[in-house]
Amino acid sequence: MEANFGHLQHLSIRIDFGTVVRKPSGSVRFLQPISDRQKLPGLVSAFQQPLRLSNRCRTVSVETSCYRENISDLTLETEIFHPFDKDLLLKNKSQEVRPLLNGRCIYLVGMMGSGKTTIGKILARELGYTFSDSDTLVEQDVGGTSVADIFKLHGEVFFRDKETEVLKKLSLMHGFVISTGGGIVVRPINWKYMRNGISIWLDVPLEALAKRIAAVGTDSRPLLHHESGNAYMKAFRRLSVLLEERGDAYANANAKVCLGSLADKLGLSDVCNLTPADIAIEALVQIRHFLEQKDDYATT
Ligand SMILES: Nc1ncnc2c1ncn2[C@@H]1O[C@H](COP(=O)(O)OP(=O)(O)O)[C@@H](O)[C@H]1O
Ligand SMILES: O=C(O)C1=C[C@@H](OP(=O)(O)O)[C@@H](O)[C@H](O)C1
Repeated sequence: MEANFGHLQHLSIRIDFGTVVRKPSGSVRFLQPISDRQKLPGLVSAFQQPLRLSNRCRTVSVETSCYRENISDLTLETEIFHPFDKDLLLKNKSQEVRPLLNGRCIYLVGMMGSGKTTIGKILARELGYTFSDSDTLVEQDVGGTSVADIFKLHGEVFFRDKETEVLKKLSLMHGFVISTGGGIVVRPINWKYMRNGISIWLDVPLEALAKRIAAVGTDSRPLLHHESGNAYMKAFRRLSVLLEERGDAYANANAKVCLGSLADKLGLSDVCNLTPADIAIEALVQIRHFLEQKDDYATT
């Protein structure tokens, strides 16, 4: 679709270029009057004036060309990614999000291998939350029996019932980041419990999922056991079927981190180059956007 660019806005902002090693990129977010706050993907090009550095910052003029009517009290907010300041960015983003959460739990949903545990632990650490894993809680409920053995001894329906029981208990908690089992999205009742918190979907391409699972093996994932072929193909085939069966269930989440889009935004050619910190930062950004829109909605 042909972009409809209107008048140019010349804005001055301060960006710390001390550590940026590549052309800054990001997206421009115009804080409109409450009723119309949205992220506006615009053409952002930062012209670094050859100015003297002072306390590691350099004032630049940023030219955006995007069409907006009656831009009034325009506040420019950019998300410039500082490759070496990821820890700082993580801290900044978690400090922004924490008060908005107001103790609500965060539920990570996504296919097996999407990074729910890995990213969940980072989010819990940064937010000062407790990390929990629904699979682990199910195993504890069944006397320490592994998920694989629960499937073998009691069957999947028994496992799903236990999963819902665990989620019901978690829905009464505060201050938890929960890595959920990949199939939790299938039962509508589970969404009822997760609605007490914020759910975020880690949307990872199948190829990357299969690669990750092939690297760690499928022993702990009983739904991937019954396939022939090498580890990658076995995982890829089974994950494809599961994703097909689950259809749009994951899209019920309140927020989403699409690794493909994130890689594009960061100028990376492959999602495998995204670090857990990159993904955790984006998760915090998306959670914040959801909460701000939700609060706007609540106050309009
Ligand atoms: N961003 C990432 N880049 C590379 N490997 C990852 C990334 N996130 C997770 N992994 C790896 O993928 C595998 C599955 O991650 P995990 O967090 O256990 O996923 P889940 O809890 O969704 O099943 C683990 O071996 C983990 O180290
Ligand atoms: O996708 C699924 O149905 C499952 C995913 C697993 O959790 P992970 O997503 O942590 O692998 C575990 O709950 C069980 O093997 C079923």
